[in-house]
Amino acid sequence: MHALSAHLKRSKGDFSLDIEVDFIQGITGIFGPSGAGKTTLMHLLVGLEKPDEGFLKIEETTMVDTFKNIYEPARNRKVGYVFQEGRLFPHMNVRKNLLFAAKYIPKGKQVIEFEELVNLLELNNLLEKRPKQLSGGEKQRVAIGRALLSSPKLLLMDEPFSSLDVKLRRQIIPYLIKINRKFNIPMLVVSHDLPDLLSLTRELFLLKNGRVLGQGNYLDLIEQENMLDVMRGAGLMNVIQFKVEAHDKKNGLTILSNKDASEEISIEREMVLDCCQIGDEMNVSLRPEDIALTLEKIPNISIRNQLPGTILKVIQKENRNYCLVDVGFKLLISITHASLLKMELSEGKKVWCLFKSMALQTNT
Ligand SMILES: Nc1ncnc2c1ncn2[C@@H]1O[C@H](COP(=O)(O)OP(=O)(O)OP(=O)(O)O)[C@@H](O)[C@H]1O
Repeated sequence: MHALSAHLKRSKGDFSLDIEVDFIQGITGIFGPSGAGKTTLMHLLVGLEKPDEGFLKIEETTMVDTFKNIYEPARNRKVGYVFQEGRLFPHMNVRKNLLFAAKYIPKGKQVIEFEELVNLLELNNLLEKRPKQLSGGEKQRVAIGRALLSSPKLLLMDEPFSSLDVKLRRQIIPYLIKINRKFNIPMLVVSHDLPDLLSLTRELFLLKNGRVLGQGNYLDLIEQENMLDVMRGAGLMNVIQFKVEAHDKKNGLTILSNKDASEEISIEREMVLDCCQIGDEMNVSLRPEDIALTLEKIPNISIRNQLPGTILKVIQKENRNYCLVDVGFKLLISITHASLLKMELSEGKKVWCLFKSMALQTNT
């Protein structure tokens, strides 16, 4: 069953949006430059703006069809929406804000328990406070909690991490993944921050000028130059899922594995000390600039991680060049034009990808 299927058109001044969206489940990121139409799309889906033309179905129920004169208002759509700026009711305390949407859900139909949510989002000490007494990040956590407590069929989030600090992002991102898996609530998440978005999902819609430029897995999208251009300004990043295999206490390392990679990867233990036990899955970021390419494995070097791979694609962009290398999973590597020429790098060539343990950042 499709969580969402829509084809919507809307013009505002010089801007026109014409977007087809279709997705079944999971978490999908919406990424695009400022003015691409991300917020407009969210507003059309949730019912805050009306399309000039088009249709919208949520779980096969038609919510909008301009040809049949159907227009269900926001309250009938069962779409949870987390606004960019939170938008809590100022006259209610946090507890009442959280429970506001939940009170319309019949007893026993509540998907997420109040107590569980409050604990996970660390809202215990905030329950009696009014929104004006909260920081931006606290407001956003309450807004996420409130949207989830309305037991939505679909959850939309517009820049949900923009005012959260790194610690809270690391806490909330795995929680959203857990909610998505446990309760099967499909999520559409708008974010300017590509590494954050990629920690949550690798499935993206790329928007530009009110149109869908591409849809699919991040690593497939960056192979296409026009899409790489859109994403480049936001900080390209490798986000890789690993399993914690062992803690090598003697050497202060944690050993990670990726089921598709040929080699195990070691990571400095200090960085993962609190969050990971053996068997845990974790997302790790690695900047394309922090990976070096060589033509042979190098013994006696302090760089601990050396993965053999094959160049899938060489992408040349003005003064920046990238190689996409298959090491079992795909790695994007930034390289100078001089090295590209000197090493005669081209598609199909065998290389080694080198990166220090310290270059790996744990996201979740
Ligand atoms: N009321 C309006 N009248 C005319 N144009 C508008 C109106 N509201 C928005 N726009 C234009 O519509 C376009 C899309 O805006 P939208 O807010 O959807 O973009 P966005 O991708 O969410 O941008 P950002 O990342 O900056 O939030 C922009 O070019 C904006 O200037």
